[in-house]
Amino acid sequence: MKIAVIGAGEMGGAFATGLLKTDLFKPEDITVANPHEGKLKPFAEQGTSVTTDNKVAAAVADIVVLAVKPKVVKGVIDEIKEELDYSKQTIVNMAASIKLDQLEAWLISGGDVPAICQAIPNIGIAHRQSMTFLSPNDKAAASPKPVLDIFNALGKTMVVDEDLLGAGTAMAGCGIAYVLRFIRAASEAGVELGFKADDAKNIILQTIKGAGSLLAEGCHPEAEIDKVTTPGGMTIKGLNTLEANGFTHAVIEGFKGSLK
Ligand SMILES: NC(=O)C1=CN([C@@H]2O[C@H](COP(=O)(O)OP(=O)(O)OC[C@H]3O[C@@H](n4cnc5c(N)ncnc54)[C@H](OP(=O)(O)O)[C@@H]3O)[C@@H](O)[C@H]2O)C=CC1
Ligand SMILES: O=C(O)[C@@H]1CCC=N1
Repeated sequence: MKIAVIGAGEMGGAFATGLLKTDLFKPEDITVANPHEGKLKPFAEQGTSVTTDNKVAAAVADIVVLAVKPKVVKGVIDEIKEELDYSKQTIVNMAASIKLDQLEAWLISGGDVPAICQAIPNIGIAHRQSMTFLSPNDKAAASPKPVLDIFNALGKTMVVDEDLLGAGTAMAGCGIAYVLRFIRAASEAGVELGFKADDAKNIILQTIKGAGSLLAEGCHPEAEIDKVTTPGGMTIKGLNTLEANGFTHAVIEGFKGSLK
């Protein structure tokens, strides 16, 4: 099995980096394509095939992953379409906000469309810790295993109706940035409270790991919060100060804001 990643930017690069950490593909069976060679160098150094020619990348792969900006997707499809073999190739689109109908309309050839799967990961994919949402078209849904195997090896995967893909993008694709902003803000608080910046970040990171491990065991967040809030103690004062400053409202509006 061979895979091509078209676009070696933040997401395509993170995806290729994650792939190289799995045993699903030999490095030489991964082709990374990008117009500027500088972004290809680190992948070439790890033994992947690299090219500045999208057609070369698309022609050799069983799975062709589009990791370019949404406005570039049509141009890339126009460029590679002639090279594709719809009887055996699957197209994976990572560009947010582009519908399956639109992709099928751009890709249709002689009345035939390929297997297409929408895939919205987050940048945790570089460390095989993505939360990825998948929405296949009918043809891809008929044989989903190859795409599922890839994303399951790169974190957790949820197959959703396309209607929910935008919400999934907000929750995890964008959400990882919101979590990182929380960590940054909490670290700044730690500095004000007297810790060095790096120590403050590591304290919060370990605290988040602890919270995550409680939830992974099936605990409910609010039940765990109740265990921390000593009556008349420090935690409830901090929580109430957060809420007086609009914490829950800001979080909810922030996640919803991605879709505005
Ligand atoms: N960043 C993220 O966390 C996520 C991004 N996505 C989606 O992934 C897609 C890419 O985003 P992101 O990686 O952040 O963007 P970047 O701008 O970082 O990456 C886009 C890459 O595409 C390359 N490129 C531009 N034109 C072409 C072309 N004609 N053929 C091949 N490659 C080309 C660019 O090359 P160069 O810069 O060298 O010109 C660049 O390396 C977007 O559509 C986004 O919606 C989805 C989920 C999460
Ligand atoms: O900001 C964006 O539009 C992309 C999609 C999800 C994460 N980054």
